[in-house]
Amino acid sequence: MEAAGQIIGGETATILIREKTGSRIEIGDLLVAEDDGRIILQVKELKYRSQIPMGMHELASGLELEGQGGEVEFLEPELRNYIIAEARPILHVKDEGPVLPKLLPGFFRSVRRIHEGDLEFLERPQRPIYLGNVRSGSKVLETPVHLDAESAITHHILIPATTGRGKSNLVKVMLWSLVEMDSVGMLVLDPHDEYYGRNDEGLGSHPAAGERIEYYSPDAPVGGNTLIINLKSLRPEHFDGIIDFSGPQEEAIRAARNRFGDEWIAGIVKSDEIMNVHHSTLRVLKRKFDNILGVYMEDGELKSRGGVFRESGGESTIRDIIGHLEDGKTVIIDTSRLMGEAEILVGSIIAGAIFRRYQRYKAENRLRRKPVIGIIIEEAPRVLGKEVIENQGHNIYSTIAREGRKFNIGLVAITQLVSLIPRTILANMNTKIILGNEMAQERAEIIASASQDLSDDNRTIASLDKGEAIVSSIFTKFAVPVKIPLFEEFIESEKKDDDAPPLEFV
Ligand SMILES: Nc1ncnc2c1ncn2[C@@H]1O[C@H](COP(=O)(O)OP(=O)(O)OP(=O)(O)O)[C@@H](O)[C@H]1O
Repeated sequence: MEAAGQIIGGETATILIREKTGSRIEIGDLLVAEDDGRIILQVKELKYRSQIPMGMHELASGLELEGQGGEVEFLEPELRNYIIAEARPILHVKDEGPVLPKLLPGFFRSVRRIHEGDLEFLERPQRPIYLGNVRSGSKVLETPVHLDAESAITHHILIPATTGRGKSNLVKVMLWSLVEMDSVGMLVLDPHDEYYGRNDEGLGSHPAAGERIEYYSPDAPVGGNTLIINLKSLRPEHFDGIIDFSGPQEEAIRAARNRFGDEWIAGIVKSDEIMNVHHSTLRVLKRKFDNILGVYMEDGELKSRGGVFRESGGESTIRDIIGHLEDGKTVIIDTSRLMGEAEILVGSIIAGAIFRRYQRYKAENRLRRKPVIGIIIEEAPRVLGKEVIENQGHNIYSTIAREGRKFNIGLVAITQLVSLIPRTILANMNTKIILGNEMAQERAEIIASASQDLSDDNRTIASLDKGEAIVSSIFTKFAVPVKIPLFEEFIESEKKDDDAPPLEFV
């Protein structure tokens, strides 16, 4: 095996690399030094030099003077162009398995590029979520990267990424593995109606979609479920931490609840007055329900803008969705036509119901037989943001982030702005799939809350290209660089080879 370079010193590992056409080293490249097992190094910095530095010149000159110049290898002409790379040991692979590295490779050890077999310890877990293949710089290995679905989901997953770096693509690739797993139920709130793929390739193309995916949309295609939620399914506590009601408004809601029971929202929207409720409070509540739920009065009738929240129909929607999740299915809800708050509310009703149910199962010792539940939430600071939690108190999502693990419920939270989420919640998100991010402050937050030391990966994260990611997780021994496949190409290759990846990248 041809050596790529040689350790020449440094606090990290300074490597001298001969620059030859076709053998370029780049930041992020994975290298291996054989030393008491294999030490896997990752290139963090490159310093290109076109000449041998003075020290070596002097040494070489000195040796020449002594008459030994002919034996000094680094005087060869092709060695004039070389690169010094700073690399960091990221893993030490011993016979017993991989451990965190506690030593640097010895001086003058040769270093080679990583090859497939070097990472064979990255086992395929029992319930694998496929993320992509290991990446060395921008080169892609055939070694696949998986997370164990149940552990990763119940310990929460965070996907920090700025727009256009491939987060929707990643979520689709992840869900593809999850669709078939009946030990995992996934709730996907889809504000852009992009996951099912009603118009292009999406999860609807999965061979098991018919039995394992339930797609809800206000205008569902044939075979889909129409998203109608009966107003009677909504309880005041569903609004907790999501909509800010004033003291008098809360009292008015209590009064309406006493008077109309389950039909409290319809009662408020339809009534001209309610005992003990001030006119102006009633008016503001009506306006809020119109803004959030799209329900209003016209010609003496309660109308529904968008048709999702209605007075009649949709009585069993929430119950059905919970049932699907408990069957380990993937439920995709097209919330593209709901106001932001209404989308969160729909998720909150479902998440709250499943959370209470799973609490009961745990108390009855039946939880182990139930599938794990994952909830995918986009723009997570809407519900997990510091400001939201401080001003409006905890909501069901922040409760799940803190306590969900006990009840086998986890979040897959997607955000452009990690800095808006409290550190305590970030610390609970034990897997982070970090995509490219050009905002320095956001990178600092991501690095501060990662499961591995990424302190010198700042520039690497800034320069991650579309579909390139770093997986930092308590379930991986090191922060694994991965290339997520393009979904369309991925499902093509899945169709060709039903068994599993590896994929071919171009
Ligand atoms: N893994 C990948 N490999 C190659 N190209 C990719 C990959 N993922 C995404 N892309 C490209 O980047 C584009 C944007 O991807 P995607 O929509 O997933 O990004 P996003 O982060 O969700 O963006 P937005 O925030 O706008 O929704 C895609 O149209 C695709 O062409």
